[in-house]
Amino acid sequence: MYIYRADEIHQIDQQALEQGFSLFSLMEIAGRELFHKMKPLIKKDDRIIILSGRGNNGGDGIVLSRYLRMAGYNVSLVFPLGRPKTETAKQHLDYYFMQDEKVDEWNPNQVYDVIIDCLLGIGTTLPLRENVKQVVSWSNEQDALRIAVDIPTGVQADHGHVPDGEAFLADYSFSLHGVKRSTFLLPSGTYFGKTESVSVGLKQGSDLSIISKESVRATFPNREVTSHKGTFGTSLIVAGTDHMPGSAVLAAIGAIRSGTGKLVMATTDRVASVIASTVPEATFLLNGLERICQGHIPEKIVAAGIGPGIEASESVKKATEVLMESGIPLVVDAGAIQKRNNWKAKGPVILTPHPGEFSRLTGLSIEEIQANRIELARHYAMHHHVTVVLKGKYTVIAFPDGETYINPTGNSGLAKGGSGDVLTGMIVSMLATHDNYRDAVKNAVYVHGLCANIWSEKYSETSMVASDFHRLLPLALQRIERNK
Ligand SMILES: NC(=O)C1=CN([C@@H]2O[C@H](COP(=O)(O)OP(=O)(O)OC[C@H]3O[C@@H](n4cnc5c(N)ncnc54)[C@H](OP(=O)(O)O)[C@@H]3O)[C@@H](O)[C@H]2O)[C@@H](O)CC1
Ligand SMILES: Nc1ncnc2c1ncn2[C@@H]1O[C@H](COP(=O)(O)OP(=O)(O)O)[C@@H](O)[C@H]1O
Ligand SMILES: [K+]
Repeated sequence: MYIYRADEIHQIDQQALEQGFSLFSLMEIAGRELFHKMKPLIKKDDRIIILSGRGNNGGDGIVLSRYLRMAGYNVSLVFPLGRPKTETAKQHLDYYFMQDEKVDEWNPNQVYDVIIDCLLGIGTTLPLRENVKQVVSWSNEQDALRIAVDIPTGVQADHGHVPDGEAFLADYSFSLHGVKRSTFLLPSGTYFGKTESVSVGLKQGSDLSIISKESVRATFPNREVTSHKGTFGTSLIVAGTDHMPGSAVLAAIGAIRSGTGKLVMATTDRVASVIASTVPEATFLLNGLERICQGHIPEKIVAAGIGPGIEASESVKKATEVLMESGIPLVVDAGAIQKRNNWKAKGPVILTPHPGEFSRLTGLSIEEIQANRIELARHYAMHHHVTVVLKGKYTVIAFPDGETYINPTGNSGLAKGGSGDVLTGMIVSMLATHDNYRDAVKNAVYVHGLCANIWSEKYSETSMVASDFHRLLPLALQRIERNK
């Protein structure tokens, strides 16, 4: 599924117009499709209000009102900001009257069961004017089902910023042509409720999309009957210090359960003995960090990771450089994520910052990052020729050429120390088993979140811990591989 910017939608509309498709027809299709999408959510005797603005978002509301009224729903169409200004919305209002439909006066003292927000769409500039703010805050105070058309009023299409938190708090949003970026940004994303896209019959395509289960299935490697441990490569992970052995254990769990043929953990003696008790399949490069700094990389390594459970230091920086020089695809996480002028490497470098670490890398505040994380991750990836996995709800994966994906899986069960360590292990392991590093990164992030979704089918998200991945990964991977 594609994700759009406002300017892409304008271009698509313009192109349709040039090819003979009128805006009047597009708005007609939009209103009719919205009607079909909303039907399962509303009842004939619900008191429904459609709040229509003066632009084309308001125009969608006019068409929607006509379809609902024709089908016998109890609908009031109101224009709390004044009558339509755009040509297309005006034409639809004329047509509406020709069908003998009526509009109502805006009266905030009336009570409604369903409020449909067609005040502002992708033409929004922020902050909201006072008259809009009043209608939005009235809407949010009502005990009613709230449905937004295209985007909730008070958020913009491309940015996550919501000045003073004043936006329509939707239970459902129906986005025309496709979902917009702000659905996946913060705090805007918290105003959308359950979001679905509504096709208006125009061609789809964008450089930003959501990872789909089908694409993960299609790119997941087959395990041939004749395969042996060498087929699936040897992975190396530099992780763990005596006071943070758990991170290394969790990275090892993520790696060993994600398909790598062999796993070498570069760590300390003490951490090695802790890992061995949970992941007996692992082998070790003892005094790992020091040995890698000296250029000692074990033979046959096809994928590597560095960072879980180690703190930033000169030797971590040095070891990261040695690995970048080796040409082996490298995941750089946690303590190894340090600000640097360049990430020049002979192979792919995948950085996996959470917003705090990305803030350290870029000097931007976490708030700024969350409101614009898609564009910022993409910019960093393109500028530094690296892959950025910017973690959190709706993890962003940006590749060096600008191709960008949003991950739809995962839940708050992952909001626990250690789940990022597991992810690092999983990415390294999948780099070892996949031919294409991009597929490996996307698939690992998707499956990581899927594990949390599977957990929450039976158990509370509160109780999930990172070591549960040991038993969740077999279930998640079965769902991916089942149809192979
Ligand atoms: N292909 C598709 O997807 C299709 C999309 N379609 C629909 O078109 C919508 C885009 O329509 P649009 O361009 O007319 O803009 P829209 O969002 O209605 O806003 C403009 C109005 O808002 C006002 N306004 C702005 N900011 C404000 C503020 N802070 N505070 C107060 N007022 C503010 C602005 O006022 P002005 O500044 O001009 O005085 C103007 O009146 C899109 O979201 C979708 O619903 C379909 O109809 C067809 C197919
Ligand atoms: N609310 C959430 N929804 C989806 N994924 C989440 C959520 N909270 C955390 N995650 C995921 O959990 C992982 C946490 O990683 P990180 O913050 O590095 O943890 P740690 O360093 O403690 O291992 C990331 O993959 C992140 O995307
Ligand atoms: K709206």
